[in-house]
Amino acid sequence: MMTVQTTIKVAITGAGGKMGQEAVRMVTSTPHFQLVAAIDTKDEGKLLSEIEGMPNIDVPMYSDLHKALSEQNADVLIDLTNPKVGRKHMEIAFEHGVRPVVGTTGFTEQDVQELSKIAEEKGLGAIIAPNFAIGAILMMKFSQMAAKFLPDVEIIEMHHDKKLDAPSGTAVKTAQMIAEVREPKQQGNPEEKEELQGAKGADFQGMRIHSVRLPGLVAHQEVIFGGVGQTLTIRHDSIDRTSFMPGIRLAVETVMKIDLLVYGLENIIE
Ligand SMILES: NC(=O)C1=CN([C@@H]2O[C@H](COP(=O)(O)OP(=O)(O)OC[C@H]3O[C@@H](n4cnc5c(N)ncnc54)[C@H](OP(=O)(O)O)[C@@H]3O)[C@@H](O)[C@H]2O)C=CC1
Ligand SMILES: O=C(O)C1=N[C@H](C(=O)O)C[C@H](O)C1
Repeated sequence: MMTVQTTIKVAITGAGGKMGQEAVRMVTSTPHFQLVAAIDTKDEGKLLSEIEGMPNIDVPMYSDLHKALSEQNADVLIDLTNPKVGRKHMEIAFEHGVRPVVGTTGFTEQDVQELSKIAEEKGLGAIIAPNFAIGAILMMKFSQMAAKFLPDVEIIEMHHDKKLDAPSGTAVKTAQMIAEVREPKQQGNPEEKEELQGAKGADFQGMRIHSVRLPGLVAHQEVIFGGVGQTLTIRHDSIDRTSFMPGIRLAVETVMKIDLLVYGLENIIE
């Protein structure tokens, strides 16, 4: 028997940004998704068909998320904006009974806890994933495996120079996943003095995180483990933002079937 897939109506915040434009292309080229609203700081009142580089469809652009969700009947909100507004957008989505799928980074553990509570109270699915690329998820999972045996580890994340948050959401998530299995320990020589402030990077439970920002980069991370007489390096490179789209598509499909907040794509791919 043939199964008929129900259409999922999607709104996107940050639709005019680097990730948002890619997400608009992904949503509009997925047969069982329908883009109903695009929200950004620019192009209020225009149709996507009137904006250069956007698909030739008559979907309205909004700058006010409340207005967009009141006027258009969305099932899911994909948020790809910035750390200052991402949380507010989730709260607005919940108010309208819309399920958020959030790639925006910079959420604190407290944000995730508080938003989980709202999702639970409302009985609405929600997904926050600091990285939607399957290769990055594998990098994090492999790093978690390695940390059981090699607890001395440093993370070097490298991104384009327009990024607004450091360290990256992926680096923080990697450190959190490693911390779940690693014996807490302070690494390096306790006598070492930082002669130039910041030289040793950020400290996450004794693990160091270094953020590199350069033009030409997209999104890259190395997790380096050190043991007696050996090192192990696990590296992932997103060389194009299309790498994140299959993960976002899966999250949009999954969020319709759950009634709680899931933090991390690794929790829905298996
Ligand atoms: N989870 C993942 O796999 C990935 C996550 N990211 C994250 O996604 C986010 C977006 O990244 P990227 O596309 O590179 O960033 P961009 O700066 O290119 O895009 C962000 C867009 O959001 C818009 N925006 C800002 N405030 C609002 C608002 N209040 N309402 C609607 N739109 C708004 C911006 O407009 P304006 O320019 O006017 O501010 C901009 O167009 C970042 O947090 C990044 O870390 C990125 C890649 C992958
Ligand atoms: O800003 C980006 O570009 C990216 N942000 C995410 C992060 O902070 O980890 C995901 C990916 O690394 C790209």
